[in-house]
Parts: sequence; C-alpha cells; structure tokens
Amino acid sequence: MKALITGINGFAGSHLAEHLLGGGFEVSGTIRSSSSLRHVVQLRDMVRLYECELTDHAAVEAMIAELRPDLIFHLAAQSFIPDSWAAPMETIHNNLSCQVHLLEAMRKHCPSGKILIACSSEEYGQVEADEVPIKETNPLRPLSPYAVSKIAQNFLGYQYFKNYGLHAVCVRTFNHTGPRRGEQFVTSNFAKQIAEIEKGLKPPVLYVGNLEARRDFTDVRDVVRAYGLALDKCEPGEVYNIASGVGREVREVLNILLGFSTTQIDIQQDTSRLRPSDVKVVVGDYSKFHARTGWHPEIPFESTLLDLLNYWRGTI
Ligand SMILES: C[C@H]1O[C@H](OP(=O)(O)OP(=O)(O)OC[C@H]2O[C@@H](n3cnc4c(=O)[nH]c(N)nc43)[C@H](O)[C@@H]2O)[C@@H](O)[C@@H](O)C1=O
Repeated sequence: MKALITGINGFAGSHLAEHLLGGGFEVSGTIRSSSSLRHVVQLRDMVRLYECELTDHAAVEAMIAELRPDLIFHLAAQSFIPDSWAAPMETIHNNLSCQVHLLEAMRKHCPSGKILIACSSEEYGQVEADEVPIKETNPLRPLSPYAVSKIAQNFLGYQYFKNYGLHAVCVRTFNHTGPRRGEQFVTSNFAKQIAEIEKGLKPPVLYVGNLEARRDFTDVRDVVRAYGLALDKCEPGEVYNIASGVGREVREVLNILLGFSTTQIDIQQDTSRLRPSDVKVVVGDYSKFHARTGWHPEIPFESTLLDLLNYWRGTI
C-alpha cells in the first residue's frame, strides 16, 4: 500500500512516516526545496522524497500521476496562527492552493485513493463556556485567517466527496506536541528556553505570553496513530475531533516543564507574544472518533513534555 505524506519533514509528518513504516507501508513524502531534512534524515533510505512545491499545480499533478498513492495524508500547511495575522493572504493562499491542487490531481489520477485532511480545533474559534467539551456539531466561529483557511480545507474535502465521490476524511486535531515540535509553539518554546538556560546559553529568564489560555494537548505519536486509523476506518465526507478531552492552562504546562529542571528560572511576560485574540478554553470531545476506531490517547502528558525537553537538551 502506497502512502504519501505532504510535509514529511515537518513535526507530525516525520512521526507519521515512522508510524507508517512500522505498519509496512511504502512511504513517500513531499519536501520543499528549502527544507533542511533534519527530521527525516534517519529515514532517508526508507522513504521516497519528492521535492514538490504544493502551491504549483503542475508539480502536484506530475507527482500524483507518477506515484498514484493509495493514501494521502495532507499535513503540509502554514500552521502558526500569529503568522496568519501578520500575512493573512499568504496563509489563505498557501493552505487552500495546496489543498485544491491535491484534490484535483487525485480526481484525475487516483480517484479511488483516500485522503486525510489535517484540519484544526481552531475552526471552532470562539467557544462558549457551555459548549465544552466541543463536539463536531459546534458552530464554527473562526478568530484567525488560519482558522478560516482550515474551515475552507475542511469544506473542500466535503465538496470533493459530494461532487466526485473522493474518499476525503477531515480530522480536527487539537493542540499536539512532542519531540521535534517547532520552536515557535508554546510547549516547544518553553522547553527550548529551559534547555538553553540550563546550558548557560541565555540568562535565567523564561519569556511567556498568555498563561491563562486553556488548551487540550495530545502527544504527536498518539495523533499520528489516529491519522492511520482515520483513513482505515472513518467515513468519507465526515469530520472527526482528535483530542485528549483534558484542558490544561498554559501556566500548568509551564509548571510541569519547570518541575523537570533544577535550575532557578524567573518568568517574565513578553507582550509581543500576546495575540489580537486568544480563545480562552479549547477542550475537545473525541467520542465520535473513538466510536469509529476505538482510539484513545495513550501517552501521559508529563511523559510527552519530558520527551520534548530531552529533545531540546540533546539538540541545542
Ligand atoms: C490546534 C492548533 O494548535 C496550534 O496553535 P496554537 O494553539 O496557537 O498553539 P501555540 O502552541 O502557539 O499556542 C497555544 C497557547 O499558548 C499561548 N501561549 C502563551 N505563551 C506563549 C508563547 O510564549 N508562545 C506561544 N506560541 N504561545 C504561547 C498562546 O497564546 C495559545 O493560547 C497549532 O498547531 C495550530 O496549527 C493549530 O491548529
């Protein structure tokens, strides 16, 4: 069975590659010409890499026509929310053009393939206190250009299923983390700062943004397992939450990470890390996905954070 991962050198993409290789899949993945390959370097001999700019429709069509994958895991995206306020059109254009190019190429060259579209809990946006934990049926009230782009990706999957019968499954993944998480995201950013302070590479001050936001974190290794199950067992045209069901304040995340270190560290708010709007509470209900697949997150959050901190301790 041939699987294609867009953004294989990314955080989730590299973990998914390892998971699928373990399951006996023939794995290919897209990278950009500027990619460093650092997350897939150890897999170089086991995966086939396509240098393919997904915003280029001819390049995508040529790749899909050649490979004709059975499964596509579409993970590549501009995924850092603050960047979407700084450059909204870039996020919208990037996330939508990649999606349309893949769906069009599939329709022509591998119409019986399956595609997983990595969408986001950000689609729910403004969530009221009585709507938590959030179900897939919750209204979508997006609060960032990124959220709007993910809603559009989500509905493109639905539209291609309805129009052409393409097997498109959308997952709304809540926050996830673990080793290799990009350093701009909160868990990784705090962990990297701690590792730098421990090594004396920066003064003992850890900068933070809004510590009051409550988020639902899952280990990336549980998330990629869910992605495999989604294409194996879920209904096309449908959307599924992937979450842990547990909400934690960012302050709690910080305290867990600090608890792994014996170094004395001061905390300081950096106002440039605050956002034009930050959803207060995001906690997901994953019962629809569980009913279909039997999936539960398995890795304790503390282990995830320790693995992440140790990743930075070994990287910098
Ligand atoms: C589901 C969703 O998940 C991710 O988006 P995100 O939630 O924006 O992730 P994050 O790690 O940047 O922020 C989480 C929370 O943490 C707060 N926060 C406090 N202090 C800092 C801080 O210093 N840095 C950052 N980055 N955040 C901070 C920040 O204000 C926010 O409330 C992406 O995968 C996205 O693609 C996606 O789909």
